[in-house]
Amino acid sequence: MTAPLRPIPVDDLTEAQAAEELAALAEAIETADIAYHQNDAPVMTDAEYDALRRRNAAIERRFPALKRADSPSEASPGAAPAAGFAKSRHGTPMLSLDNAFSPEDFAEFAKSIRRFLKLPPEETLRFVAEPKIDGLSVNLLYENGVFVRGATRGDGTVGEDITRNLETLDELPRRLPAPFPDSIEIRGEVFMTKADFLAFHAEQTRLHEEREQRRERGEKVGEAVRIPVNPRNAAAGSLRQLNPEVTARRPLKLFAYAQGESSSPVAETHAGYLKQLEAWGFRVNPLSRTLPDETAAKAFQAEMTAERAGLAYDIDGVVYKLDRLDWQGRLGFVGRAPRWAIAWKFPAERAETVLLEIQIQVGRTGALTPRAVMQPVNVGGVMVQHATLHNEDEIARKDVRVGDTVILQRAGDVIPQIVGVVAEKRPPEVEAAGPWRPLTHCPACGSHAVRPEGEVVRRCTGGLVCPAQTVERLKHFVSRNAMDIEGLGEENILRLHEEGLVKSPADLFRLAPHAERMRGWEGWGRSAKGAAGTKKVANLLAAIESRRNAPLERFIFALGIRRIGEQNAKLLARHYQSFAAWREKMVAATTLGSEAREELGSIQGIGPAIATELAEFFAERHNRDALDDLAREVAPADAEDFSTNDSPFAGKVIVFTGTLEKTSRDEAEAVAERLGAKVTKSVSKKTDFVVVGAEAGSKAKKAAELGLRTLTEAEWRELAGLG
Ligand SMILES: NC(=O)c1ccc[n+]([C@@H]2O[C@H](COP(=O)([O-])OP(=O)(O)OC[C@H]3O[C@@H](n4cnc5c(N)ncnc54)[C@H](O)[C@@H]3O)[C@@H](O)[C@H]2O)c1
Ligand SMILES: [Zn+2]
Repeated sequence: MTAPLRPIPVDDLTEAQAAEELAALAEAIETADIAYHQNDAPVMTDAEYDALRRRNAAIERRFPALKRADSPSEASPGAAPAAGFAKSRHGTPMLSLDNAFSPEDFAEFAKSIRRFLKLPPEETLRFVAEPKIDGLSVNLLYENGVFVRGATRGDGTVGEDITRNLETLDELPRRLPAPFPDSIEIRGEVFMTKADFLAFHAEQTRLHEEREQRRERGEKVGEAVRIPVNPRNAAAGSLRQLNPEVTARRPLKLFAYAQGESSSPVAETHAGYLKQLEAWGFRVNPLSRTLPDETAAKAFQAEMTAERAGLAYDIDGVVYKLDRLDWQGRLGFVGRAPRWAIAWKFPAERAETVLLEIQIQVGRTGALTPRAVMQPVNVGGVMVQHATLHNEDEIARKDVRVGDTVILQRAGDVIPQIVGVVAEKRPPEVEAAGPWRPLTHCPACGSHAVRPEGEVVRRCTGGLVCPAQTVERLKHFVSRNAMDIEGLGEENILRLHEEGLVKSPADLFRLAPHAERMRGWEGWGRSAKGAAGTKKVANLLAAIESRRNAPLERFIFALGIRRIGEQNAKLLARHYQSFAAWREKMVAATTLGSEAREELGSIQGIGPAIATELAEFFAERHNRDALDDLAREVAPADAEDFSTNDSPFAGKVIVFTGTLEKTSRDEAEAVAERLGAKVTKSVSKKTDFVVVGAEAGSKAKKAAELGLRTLTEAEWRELAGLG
């Protein structure tokens, strides 16, 4: 089975590749966490997410020295509370769970418990096994037996206060019958059943379609309608509502299964604690079972795997918890998870559906990638409609054709993916039509699409004339981490491109003479009724003007050369210092074996493969022309030389948190990097400085806990020489 990006096996990674990938993984995981936990809008499937985490862990195991200050394996689970909710601090942290995927993983888990507790072999380990419901965990605080506050997990330390929303749940006891501790936190999972989810999904889809139709007719439409992708997502979106009346209309259920802080102990074993929960009126999953010893886990896992499909709700595995609470206490936590519990996840799920279309997408660098569009189908609780087909070889190998019934899989490595075709279900006309044929021309510009010898990817040769590439290139050029031109979103770029004013990045800097015309466009200077209005055009031109001297590293990154991400752009800028020097050396480096080529390939972190990529870019006449054209308009600021830097931040790891008053966070981070610091997103033991702005949240707290050096904005400005 092929992975989407054909990743290099961890054992074959060079150190530079590993560092680059760890950086990319940290960013991808953080983005996914925020999308999933904070916005209830996941950007990937769980299995894809789990695969990223596993890969990150594997790379860190092989290169422990490369572990980043903001490593996802150290970061707190979840994401900070979303704006709009009051914050609620948990009495004890709400953590994640480590995963097992095989009997070997489970055996290793049990062994590690024995090692840690130094237990003799004859001592048995009793576990409580509970189905792992795919919902949203909540923390419920009872004082003197009365429900007083409820919160989401948030970042594990501070969650969102959703008391009012939780009060709408029928299954939440408002009062506990005595006896009870004066104060106790009870934890459980809020979820939606599969049937309720499907009905809710259908209803939201209908509302969405109605809204789209109204919009097409030019009628007023209200807020966007969220279509949930799975029951967990639906439960989270329903519970995390600013308006509890919306929550009240949603069919949410609750199973209780864990304890947080308690003013006095409730039980001696986890099984005893679950009994107490039932006595208090909570629903405890009836499938939960106490296993006499660790060897019983395998059979229970098999039993649940078999029962899974028939259950009323989605489960994604089984949680095994050590029964003895005194042992749990001794084992404690490591990183983001307890040592005394593990989530043994189920393997991938499969489903059949019909392939409706093979779409070809044109990427920013001209790569044509096939994508399958299928009749929507539920695969393991997720509605799936698209799958990557990776490349044309794979389509050929599996002989996938439009009209075929295909087998979809969500698995640990790549998800969702098409595993194969159900041959018996192929209609005769599909059989007669023959195998799928790759496009010979780019669907966006009609240029020839070619596949170079030895490569798997077909590319559009249209370069700068291909609209798919042009618009994508422009979007990338102006984006926040590139030239950072404000006010140039996708819509505006499309307009400028359609009107023929901007075909290349250089054209952006030649817009001033067209200001009058732009002001004539609806929404730009003129309202729908024809009245002159906003200062949009003036602001946009000013924003563009202000970036003519953007730093060289941003400029290099903005060009969108393959494999030249921010990090590599920075390395190049630091090495060559000025735009003129860089350009001259790059042109010289197009000659294989030249001194310039050797120099390029020997820059720490660049290496021969990336050198080749750069050389190919500069070998293309039209790329050089476009670059020179651009150079007539901009004068990138020289990079600074860090080797002689005596700033207190040189070589230090720095984190910014909270709102800065005098500059934007981006600007401050750029300054820190110019002073030779490494800027990371999360606080850890490796952090040297934490700059704490207004309304700083958990990071400031963590910094204090770790005893790190914190700076106010004023102190930071002073030390950075900003006055
Ligand atoms: N698709 C994405 O982009 C994305 C992003 C982030 C996280 N995720 C998914 O979220 C999960 C990781 O999140 P996580 O850190 O919460 O870990 P986890 O879901 O693997 O384990 C912890 C959670 O399990 C739940 N749980 C259910 N039944 C339980 C029981 N009986 N006892 C204890 N806990 C129980 C609780 O909500 C708890 O918070 C993974 O499944 C991951 O794939 C997906
Ligand atoms: Zn094209």
